[in-house]
Amino acid sequence: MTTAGTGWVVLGAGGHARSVVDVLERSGRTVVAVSGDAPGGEPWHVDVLADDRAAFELISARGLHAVVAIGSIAARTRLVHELVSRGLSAPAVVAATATVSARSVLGDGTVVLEHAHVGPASRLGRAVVVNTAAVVEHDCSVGTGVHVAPGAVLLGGASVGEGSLVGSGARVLPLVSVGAGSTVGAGAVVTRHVADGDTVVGAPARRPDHRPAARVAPGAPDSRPPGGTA
Ligand SMILES: CC(=O)SCCNC(=O)CCNC(=O)[C@H](O)C(C)(C)COP(=O)(O)OP(=O)(O)OC[C@H]1O[C@@H](n2cnc3c(N)ncnc32)[C@H](O)[C@@H]1OP(=O)(O)O
Repeated sequence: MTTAGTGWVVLGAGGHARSVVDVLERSGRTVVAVSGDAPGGEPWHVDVLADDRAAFELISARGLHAVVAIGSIAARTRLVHELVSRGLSAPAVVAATATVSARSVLGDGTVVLEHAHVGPASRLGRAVVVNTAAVVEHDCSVGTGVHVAPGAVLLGGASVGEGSLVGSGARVLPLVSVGAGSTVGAGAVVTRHVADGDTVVGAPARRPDHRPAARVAPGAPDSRPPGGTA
């Protein structure tokens, strides 16, 4: 994490970007610009750069910090990797109201939004989103790009593989693992292992009726349906 008062560029200009800009400003940081297509609605109060290239140029030229605030797991992960590989600053961002254990590890480009919690001995990879009021309990493992949606809970020792979505309000029970590129539906209660690329819903969580077993290879996480956006 960095000192408040240093300028930030937010890559993304959609709904998730609005939440992340709010997090930065509420914790005293200055947002210089957002980038990308801004959907309709409330106009931005900061500069809107045309695209990611313009954002990279501004970040490099002025030595600013960057945060990627794009709902698409694949796009978010790719941009965080690119920022880091170019040696640009993309530290984890933690909201003022979030609680994050000093004995947890957050990867570059990970964001922890308002009222969320990350417990001790948990390890979160790059480009993870712990969304509003979500909980990652102690001893969890959370892979690169994972989105723990608002109000979702990973209980002690749970793990979620790279590129997965844990939908809003879902619970993953202690020590249970969710594979890579998987989707846990909103409100699900995951009681046993979820295979890579699978989708599960309900309590206890099961594959939706009539849906075949996953054929999605891990590493292709964005082949999932809408709902993974933040
Ligand atoms: C700030 C933010 O807003 S972050 C947003 C984070 N996003 C979320 O939390 C959304 C998570 N997404 C979901 O829960 C989605 O419903 C998904 C991904 C599980 C399923 O989406 P789709 O693949 O489009 O499935 P679809 O809507 O066709 O439903 C398939 C079946 O599953 C059922 N189903 C879908 N979602 C759920 C759910 N969460 N719980 C229980 N049943 C569900 C449907 O009713 C349907 O059943 P039917 O075949 O008997 O009619």
